[in-house]
Amino acid sequence: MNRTETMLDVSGLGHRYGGPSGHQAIADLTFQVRSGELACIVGPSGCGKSTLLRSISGLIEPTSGEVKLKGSPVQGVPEDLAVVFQDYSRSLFPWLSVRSNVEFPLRSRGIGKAERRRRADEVLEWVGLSEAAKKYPWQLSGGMQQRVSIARALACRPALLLMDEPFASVDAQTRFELEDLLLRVRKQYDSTVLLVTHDIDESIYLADRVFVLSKSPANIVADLEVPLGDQRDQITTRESETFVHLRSEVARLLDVRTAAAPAAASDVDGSGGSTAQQWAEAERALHS
Ligand SMILES: Nc1ncnc2c1ncn2[C@@H]1O[C@H](COP(=O)(O)OP(=O)(O)OP(=O)(O)O)[C@@H](O)[C@H]1O
Repeated sequence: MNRTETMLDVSGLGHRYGGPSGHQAIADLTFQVRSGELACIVGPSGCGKSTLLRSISGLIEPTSGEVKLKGSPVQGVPEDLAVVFQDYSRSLFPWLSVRSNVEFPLRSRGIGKAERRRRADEVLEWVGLSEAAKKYPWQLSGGMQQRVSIARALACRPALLLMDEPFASVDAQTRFELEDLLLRVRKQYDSTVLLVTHDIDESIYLADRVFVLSKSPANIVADLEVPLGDQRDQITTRESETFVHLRSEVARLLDVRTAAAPAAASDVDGSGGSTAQQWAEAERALHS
């Protein structure tokens, strides 16, 4: 894969719900994601993150601007794009086995039975669910169900994998496991991933690049490279100087742009004030 190639090109993207006098959810968003890159989008609640992903995936038509995938304009849902949503319980079919759930989108892509089975078994092995292939989603834990959703998306070998708060509905321990799983499988499949999250730490832990959004109507207030390398682990990476520095930087950006916190207001020397205080304010703004 050519890592300098642009996989996703978002240019001047805007979306207004409900016609010309309706609600402007996102405005004039411009950014690119390169092939093989894992980019995270972090922004305050209600700023338009899901609207952005829906526009990129062709589920809704933007009211301004353009999205290109591999150089071609997105019109309708592209075949080589897959989406993983937060709510795994609503995205898996309860009447189909785990393996059939994974095979399901491959049918509509005209892939034959033997290849469907081969791909399903391969991705289920990668997400550690070979033993659960014949079970039904409702027989699995939440974390396991989300692994099935990830496996189903990967089985399509998408040019771009979009993930909308994929780990927000599982407990903290499972979240860490799923984050590490994502890092492993994206390396295995050399996937290009755009992931939306509320969680500043998660965005830095996972990403090659973090886009920080403003409050609604969202636009990009920062595009940060994450120089943490390929070998990351939940303890030492999160303790590293680079990680801690980036976390403060993102928190500060969200604080200044969204929370109008006292620390930011008195930040006359540009030092950012108390990091702990800003961190808390930014977290509050994100989850409010
Ligand atoms: N179908 C819709 N019709 C009208 N307004 C909508 C619709 N969907 C979302 N909105 C509004 O657009 C804005 C952005 O919503 P969106 O769901 O994209 O934000 P978000 O950043 O993903 O939110 P959250 O962080 O809470 O998941 C919000 O003000 C929301 O109320």
